[in-house]
Amino acid sequence: MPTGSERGALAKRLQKNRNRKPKSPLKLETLKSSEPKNGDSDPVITDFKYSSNCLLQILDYDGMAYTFITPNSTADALNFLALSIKTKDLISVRIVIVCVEASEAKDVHQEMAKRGVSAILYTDTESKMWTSVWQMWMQGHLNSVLIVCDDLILKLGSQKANYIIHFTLPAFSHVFFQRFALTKESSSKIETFVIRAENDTHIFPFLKPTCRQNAAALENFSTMQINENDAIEEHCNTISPVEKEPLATYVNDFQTMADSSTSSIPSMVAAGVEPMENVPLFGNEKEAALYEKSSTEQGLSKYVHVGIVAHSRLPIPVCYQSADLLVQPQIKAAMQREGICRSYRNQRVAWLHAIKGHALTVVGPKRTGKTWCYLPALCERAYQQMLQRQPMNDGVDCDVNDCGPSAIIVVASEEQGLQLAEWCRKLLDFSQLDVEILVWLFHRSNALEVCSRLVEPCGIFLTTADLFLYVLQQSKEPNPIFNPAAICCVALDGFDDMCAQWRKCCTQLLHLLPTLLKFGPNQTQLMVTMRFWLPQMLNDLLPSSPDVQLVFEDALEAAIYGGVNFEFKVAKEPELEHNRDILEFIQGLQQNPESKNLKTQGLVIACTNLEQALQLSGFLSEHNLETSIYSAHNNASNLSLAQWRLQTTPTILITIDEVLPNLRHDHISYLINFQMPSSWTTFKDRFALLYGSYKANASTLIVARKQNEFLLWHLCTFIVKHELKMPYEFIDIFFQMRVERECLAPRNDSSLCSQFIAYGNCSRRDCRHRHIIWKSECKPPKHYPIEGVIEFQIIQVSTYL
Ligand SMILES: Nc1ncnc2c1ncn2[C@@H]1O[C@H](COP(=O)(O)OP(=O)(O)OP(=O)(O)O)[C@@H](O)[C@H]1O
Repeated sequence: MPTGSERGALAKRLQKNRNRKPKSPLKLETLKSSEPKNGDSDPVITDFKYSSNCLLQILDYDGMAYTFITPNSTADALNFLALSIKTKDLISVRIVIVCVEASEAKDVHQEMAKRGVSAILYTDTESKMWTSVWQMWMQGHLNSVLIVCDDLILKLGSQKANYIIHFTLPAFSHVFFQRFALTKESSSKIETFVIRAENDTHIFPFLKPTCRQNAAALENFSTMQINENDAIEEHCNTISPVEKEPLATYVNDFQTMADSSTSSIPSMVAAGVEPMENVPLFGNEKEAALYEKSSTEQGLSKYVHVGIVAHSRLPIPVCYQSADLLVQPQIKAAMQREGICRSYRNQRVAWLHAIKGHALTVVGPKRTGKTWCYLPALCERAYQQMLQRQPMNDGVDCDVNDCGPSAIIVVASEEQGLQLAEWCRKLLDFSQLDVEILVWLFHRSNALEVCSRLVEPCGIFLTTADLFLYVLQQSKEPNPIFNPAAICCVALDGFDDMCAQWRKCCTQLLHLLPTLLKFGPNQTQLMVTMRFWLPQMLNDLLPSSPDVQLVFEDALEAAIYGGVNFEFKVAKEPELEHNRDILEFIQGLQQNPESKNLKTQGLVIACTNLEQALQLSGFLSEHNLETSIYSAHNNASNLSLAQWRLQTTPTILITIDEVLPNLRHDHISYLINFQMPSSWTTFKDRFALLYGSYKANASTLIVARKQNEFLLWHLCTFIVKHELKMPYEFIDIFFQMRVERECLAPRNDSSLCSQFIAYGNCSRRDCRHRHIIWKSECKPPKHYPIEGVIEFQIIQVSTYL
């Protein structure tokens, strides 16, 4: 260990050395010099693999495991780290990330937070609290990753860490050697990870050459994956930057397109995607009728009609009945036998798009026909694929190496899977098919048997997310069970439910799928259904499908997609104060220099009934705010939104829920939910008002009251799912409601809720644990100080999401 003065000098040198070369020559001798004298052999890489755009080279040296990670970019390194950390249980393992400088540590801390990794940043060497934090962390009272810089790690050692990640390497090899030496002092086995640059071959001469082309040829868990890496690499070189960008950019792209009055080149064309490919243009009246209500502006097609909003880079054709679908007559007949004759609202826009092989994402509430949006297309395409893959009539096999499914459906539960299996069997009731039409797997105990069936070409493989991942990992040479080129469709049905149930699995799957399959036009078709719009989870998938059509049957979820800004407020008590709340809010808006005036803002207030609307209108007029009421019973009900916009004096529009379905407008920028309706569906429908206003940075204010308990819980789930900022008052109300309920019906048999233990509250609506602490549980652990002055320092504030 360095002495105190050495450490000080070292810290100063590191500070001075800000402009150093990013990676310094750390020679093999560095590692060698840390080894005991009896072992003098060179370190040898024992294993290497390619994962999440990083090459991993594993070195087992002197009883210690070292993994050298060569990422393609810093973002890849961060993604890889976050993904790896998420697979660890931070309650039982301790992970330290070491950077050279405090600023680097801070950046890594922020990046980890963005990727959902809870971490404590500690870079202040002078702080007296540091030792306590360190000890608490080592004793397992703080369950987060610890991010430190060299000064601290050298000061305190790393004896209790299980994993040490060297994120940036010091300028001086001896400092790095000191880091390694600390690792070796530990009594427990520490795994060490080193992030290094690709051109560092001279620094670590024992590492393999790492050029990206070679990476694809490296051994991986399956040969199929290797081939796909090659192919993906090739594909990546041909696709445009837009396709490679993360979903945030992709969604922005949609929004920008909607707004791009200045841009003359639609992004779709810029992206190198052939527009309208396979899609008939309006050649005749019949075809034109398919595109009714769908408008195309600057390359973005929009369909907005009765509770549905759909966006696509391709024109959006509509289809009202299954009889009009271009599928096999047997499939059509089976649909009709199932009672699927007239299309539901989402199916209207989804059916023809999906039949053409384009990607589809449907978001909507339960039992709204999301599965049937993609199922006819999936069955038709799987059927066509099976015909091509089955042994030909003369008995000659098409491809002796062919194997695995033609289409894959991943579901969230066995129950859902069995229902889907029944539908698939009915739709694909073809006697002329000579391959197994449906293979399903819902129990791990059947996995081996199912894998042996997948060795032959087959139709649809139906399974849950966890088992799909398991089966994928079984696909190894010489018996691969997936042929990426043969998989024409992948459907993730109930994607949000899957993520809630198997988050880690889904994260791994989402990283894996784009490396195995090529999604996109004329490639594997991707279909996703979900109740909540979870763009962060689809980050790896959707950008590779530029032909995707997004269909929302839930205006509230669509508002999240549209980038609407959400504000939440708890209404003041007593009730008379509610009007004043709104007045203050509007006055605040008027004073905001960024808000031009209420007319251009297009401010709408949603009330539940006419009486409330009249009362609010009267109150606001008393304070010189002009309002118009839009209601079926009001004299002014013939006021159209267009007229409202054209009024010379800016007025605020007050509406009531019953007329909301009639309201459509393109320039509403503020929707104030003054009173909450009695049903969650009615509340969500209000947001259809904003369908035309996504480009305009629309905002919404939701004023909630304690009395709306049922709605409040829905709201809470919504806030948590979308990681929106939950106002403290909300948390208090939720928790108070929960405790009141538990006092009436004590949960004596349940254990204490872990969120409650960690954060003092719980916002999970369906939490079955106990939220009232018993006296015996209040006793502090013996080692807690009980005398003298006790100082607390808040290190980090976290909320449970
Ligand atoms: N066009 C249609 N006509 C008649 N019935 C339909 C139609 N579309 C779907 N259904 C029926 O509605 C029910 C729900 O359909 P589906 O499973 O597609 O909904 P979902 O939104 O995927 O449901 P979940 O959210 O539970 O997965 C099913 O029983 C299905 O047969």
